[in-house]
Amino acid sequence: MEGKRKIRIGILGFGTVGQGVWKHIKEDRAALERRLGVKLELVRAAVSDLSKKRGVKLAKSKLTDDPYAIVDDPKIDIVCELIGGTKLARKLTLRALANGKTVVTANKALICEHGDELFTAARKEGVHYFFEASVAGGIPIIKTLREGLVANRFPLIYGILNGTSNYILTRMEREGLSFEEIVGDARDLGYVEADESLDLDGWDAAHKAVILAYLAHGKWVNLDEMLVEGIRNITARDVAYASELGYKIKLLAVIARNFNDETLSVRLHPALIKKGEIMAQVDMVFNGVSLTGDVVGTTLLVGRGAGQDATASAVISDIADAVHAIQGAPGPLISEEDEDIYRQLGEGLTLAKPKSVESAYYFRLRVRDEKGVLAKVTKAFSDAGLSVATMIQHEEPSDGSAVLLFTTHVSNEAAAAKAINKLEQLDPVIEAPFLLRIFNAPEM
Ligand SMILES: NC(=O)C1=CN([C@@H]2O[C@H](COP(=O)(O)OP(=O)(O)OC[C@H]3O[C@@H](n4cnc5c(N)ncnc54)[C@H](O)[C@@H]3O)[C@@H](O)[C@H]2O)C=CC1
Ligand SMILES: N[C@@H](CC=O)C(=O)O
Ligand code: NA
Repeated sequence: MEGKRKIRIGILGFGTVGQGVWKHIKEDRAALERRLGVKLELVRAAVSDLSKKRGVKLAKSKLTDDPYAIVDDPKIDIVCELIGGTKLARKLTLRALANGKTVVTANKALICEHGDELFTAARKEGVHYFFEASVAGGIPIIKTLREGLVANRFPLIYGILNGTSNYILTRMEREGLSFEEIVGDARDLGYVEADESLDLDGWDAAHKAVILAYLAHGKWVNLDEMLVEGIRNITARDVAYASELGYKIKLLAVIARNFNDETLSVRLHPALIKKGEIMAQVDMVFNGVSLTGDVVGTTLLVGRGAGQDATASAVISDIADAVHAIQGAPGPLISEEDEDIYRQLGEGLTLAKPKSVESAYYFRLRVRDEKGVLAKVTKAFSDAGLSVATMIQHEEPSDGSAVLLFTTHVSNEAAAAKAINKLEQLDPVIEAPFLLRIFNAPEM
């Protein structure tokens, strides 16, 4: 290693991911240095509380509670932003880029909200901004999309992009528990965001869908133009009912482009998916992304979507790319700085209105088990323009009510909303009607 260049790394935020990156670079340093042809120095990590006990032991001199001591340190080459959030993280990232540093991040919320500004800043400063860990944790999805599948245009990308939700849904299915009973375990395993609503209400996976949509289609989609629903309202009984109908419930991101009318639909919601589909077998903290390209056909990637080690793997892969870039190698084949390429991908593309999005549906209703109720309910469906495919009734002898489960043929969001509106006005319906979409995966 004599005479090899030294690359100095600073870490902002020393929580689950920050400590994982530190630990694995320390443990695997010799192999990494051999592969990259440089020496790696972990300079320091910025923390918010110097006195806090941590799983990873390091000298006091390696910690600072001033993150600017890292982004302004002229000796540091690579800054890993692992603080999370969008305010301070944005400021520190802009400052690090302005100081000529290469920045690596796992922060999907930041890229979703400020990606355009941050990519422009990296372009202006002539440096790179890497973000592999921001989508699907340890799965190399960003590299796959930008490099491995560069020959393709993508009519459909869909998948499971939130480890926490998938872990919860899997345990609900296997153990019949509610999400409240499981979320604490997900937190202990390091999967859950500091703000858990990002995971439970779908926003985290929506951030990731927005990033994939940009990389595949060159268009930044605003969250308020998207259908975003999390797993909070799903009960263990819905999971069991879905199973009875031959489905599993998964929180799915769907990015669909129609190349005929040039519309793009980006949405995030729980969906019933046939048990036999490979995506339905993606359980626990695993994520899965299915990419249908016009040249390659369908490619499916599965791997750990959250947790310390899987996420550290993605961050270290970006650090490796950053080392190459610092040494003068060109960046990714299509990098975040290639503004023209992304602009061209998105030219003439408009967003599909959420109401026009098509799907089949699952409805759960609780009704008073009385004469004529079925006729009223089926009339409400047909008045809304929905055609019923299957119906199952579960009696509740304790209170004389019944749970009715319906699946419908393919319709659209406008009709489904109309049906909910009509159903909740029916006198025998005694609980807010509940709907889930059914996702029919295309043949591979
Ligand atoms: N945990 C996971 O499985 C994954 C996390 N991510 C992302 O990685 C980032 C970090 O996540 P985690 O490590 O899980 O979060 P975390 O909450 O465990 O760690 C963040 C750390 O940053 C520290 N911090 C906050 N403000 C600070 C400041 N002003 N100065 C210094 N330190 C400060 C916090 O004290 C905390 O220790 C987030 O953007 C998250 O979305 C991405 C993929 C997976
Ligand atoms: N909270 C996120 C962490 C990884 O992005 C998740 O559960 O997927
Ligand atoms: Na990834």
